[in-house]
Amino acid sequence: MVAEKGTEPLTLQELLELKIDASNFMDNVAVAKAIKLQIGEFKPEIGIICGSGLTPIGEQLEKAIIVPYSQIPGFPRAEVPGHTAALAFGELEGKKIMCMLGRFHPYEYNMDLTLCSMPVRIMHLLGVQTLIVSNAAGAINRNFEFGDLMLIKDQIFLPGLAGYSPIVKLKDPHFGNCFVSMHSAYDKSLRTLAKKVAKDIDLKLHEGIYVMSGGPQYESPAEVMLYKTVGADALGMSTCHEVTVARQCGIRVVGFSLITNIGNLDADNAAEVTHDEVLDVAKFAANHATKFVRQLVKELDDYTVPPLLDKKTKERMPMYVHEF
Ligand SMILES: O=P(O)(O)O[C@H]1O[C@H](CO)[C@@H](O)[C@H]1O
Ligand code: HPA
Repeated sequence: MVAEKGTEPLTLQELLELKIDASNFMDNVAVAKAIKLQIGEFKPEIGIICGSGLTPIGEQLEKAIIVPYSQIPGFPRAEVPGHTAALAFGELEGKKIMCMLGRFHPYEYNMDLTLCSMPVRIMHLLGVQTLIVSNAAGAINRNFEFGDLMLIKDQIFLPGLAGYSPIVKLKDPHFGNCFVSMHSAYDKSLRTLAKKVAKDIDLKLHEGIYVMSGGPQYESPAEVMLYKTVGADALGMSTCHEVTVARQCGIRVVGFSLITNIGNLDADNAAEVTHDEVLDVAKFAANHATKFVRQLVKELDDYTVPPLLDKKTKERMPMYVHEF
């Protein structure tokens, strides 16, 4: 638990020395505070999470302030190739953006989903109202081809179904209701807008269901068949925990998958997927993903997240929380 020394706010150096517990609300506030010390008055309204190989989406921000994860207390380093360990704050089409240039996959951090979804809570504390989430994924749907984009309509959160939820340890009401509704998790009006934007820029955009497995091993053909049978269209090892937390905070979400490989359904076929292949396809397709996100950001309407806490509860909170 973070303590302020008397009435003096902690310095960035002091904040960096804290041992952060991602399931503690005040520790999340301390993390947000450390970021604020580095971005000044910048107040992001839209959050973007870049999937594997998709950091070019964040690299187009103007007047960017880069905050490396090494300068954020409690943030791990995001070491999977194709991810950069930094947050980028800047403008895109006149909107204020906070972009994760590298995400935390549960398989990297001992399936600690609370830790892996902390950046979304920090987005919330810093004022993000809308989240655009992206990932690289394997196709299950046979109509999908390498480099296609799939708008996410709904998700199957396999670790979540198995008891690995990012909100299981969180008892503090400041995080929001733990019984989060996952109906319309991927906002219908934003999906309608995304489809319109794709049409306007002449981009092929499928719509379908994303399934998250724990990884890091890729799926066997029988497992791909299992996912197909339950109605999934694309598969990966991320996103669902982030979206669950975004919904808990009241952030509205739009998400898409970049199809980097075709899931193998045939055990007699030796076609294998590698992370290098995933990155190669992401590299050649990042251009149209970037264009799509830019246009989507341009056309996003204003949105206000409903307050998690009523005014009275907020008044009882420590002074330095009020700015969040
Ligand atoms: O979901 P993103 O971060 O795009 O990464 C995807 O790419 C990796 C596998 O190649 C996995 O981590 C999978 O989830
Ligand atoms: N499976 C899991 N995750 C992935 C894949 C896949 O085929 N492709 C990109 N990320």
